[in-house]
Amino acid sequence: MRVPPLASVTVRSPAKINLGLSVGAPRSDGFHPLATVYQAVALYDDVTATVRDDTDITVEVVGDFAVDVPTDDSNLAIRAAKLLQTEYDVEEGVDLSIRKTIPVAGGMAGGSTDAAATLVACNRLWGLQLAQSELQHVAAELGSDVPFCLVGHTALGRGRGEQVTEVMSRGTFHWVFAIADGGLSTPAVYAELDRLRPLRRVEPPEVSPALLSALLSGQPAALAVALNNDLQAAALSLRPELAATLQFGLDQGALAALVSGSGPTCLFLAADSRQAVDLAVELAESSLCRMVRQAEGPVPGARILPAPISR
Ligand SMILES: C[C@](O)(CO)[C@H](O)COP(=O)(O)OP(=O)(O)OC[C@H]1O[C@@H](n2ccc(N)nc2=O)[C@H](O)[C@@H]1O
Ligand SMILES: Nc1ncnc2c1ncn2[C@@H]1O[C@H](COP(=O)(O)OP(=O)(O)OP(=O)(O)O)[C@@H](O)[C@H]1O
Repeated sequence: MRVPPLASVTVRSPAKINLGLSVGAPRSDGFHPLATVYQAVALYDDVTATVRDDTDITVEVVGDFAVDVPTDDSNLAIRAAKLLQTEYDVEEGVDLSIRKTIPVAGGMAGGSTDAAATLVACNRLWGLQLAQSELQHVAAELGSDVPFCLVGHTALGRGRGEQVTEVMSRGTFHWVFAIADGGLSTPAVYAELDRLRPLRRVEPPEVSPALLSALLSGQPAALAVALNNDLQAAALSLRPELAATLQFGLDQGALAALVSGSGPTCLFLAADSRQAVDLAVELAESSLCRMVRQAEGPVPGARILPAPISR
């Protein structure tokens, strides 16, 4: 069945955090094997895709972190649209507009989620009707975090992170994010981890059973003691001042404090939404970070927003 053509589609796509990130020794292709538990949180970028009457692909970026995002062919949203266009012989182009709320190079998969949003938007705009499994395949070519951003919720990531399977999680968790000035390069953080630990002693990556059972229980206190990020030491080595941010959150009563993915964003688990508000206020009043955000998780992955009702 054909879908009716649309002039424009907007897709909302979430940031991710890693509740557990176990990193093995580098593979021969340079990537590290992972056992990670992702969670999608309610901090979103919106990508609007609008039809063009030629085959060009363009991007504009607006919002909180727009100045930090490239608008040339290195933009992950452009790369996603181009890959889909090439792989499926699409003879149409697209204008992309990204409303950016997720910190750039912050360890929250902002670029990856824009790529995931673009795949969903172009799939609809160009009437490709690709199944989720086909989109997952294209997503994996774009980056290790992109397949998770398509599915969202809570999921296990294996391989280099691109092989995702859903994980059962009960209830809603309340997170606070301390967004640092400047970003950290993901390859630099992996390289720092390799520098810090003797490779012959590195165990294969493993998912923590305590983390999986904490998620099933829905208890924030159980989750707090099961959180883990093997990249944290490397991020702290590159940005030692993050240790003070983590400690400040704990001193204010956060159940747990952790570097988000490759950093430098720090995340804090609160007992409930009220404590999250209090913690966010304290962090915002400290001079320890550029910006503070609060968000719940888990939430779904990249989703088409309903079109606004025209009058
Ligand atoms: C840190 C995480 O965000 C945790 O989910 C991801 O592992 C990073 O995922 P990503 O940003 O999508 O990374 P990619 O774009 O696939 O790879 C960027 C670079 O990060 C390093 N990289 C990434 C993933 C991985 N499993 N091992 C790596 O060593 C490699 O140097 C790679 O060239
Ligand atoms: N659409 C995009 N949004 C943000 N950054 C982008 C985008 N496209 C390309 N980039 C480039 O990618 C780099 C990494 O940005 P991103 O925000 O994805 O990092 P990250 O959140 O640390 O990634 P991850 O958590 O997946 O490792 C940026 O420094 C920027 O130059």
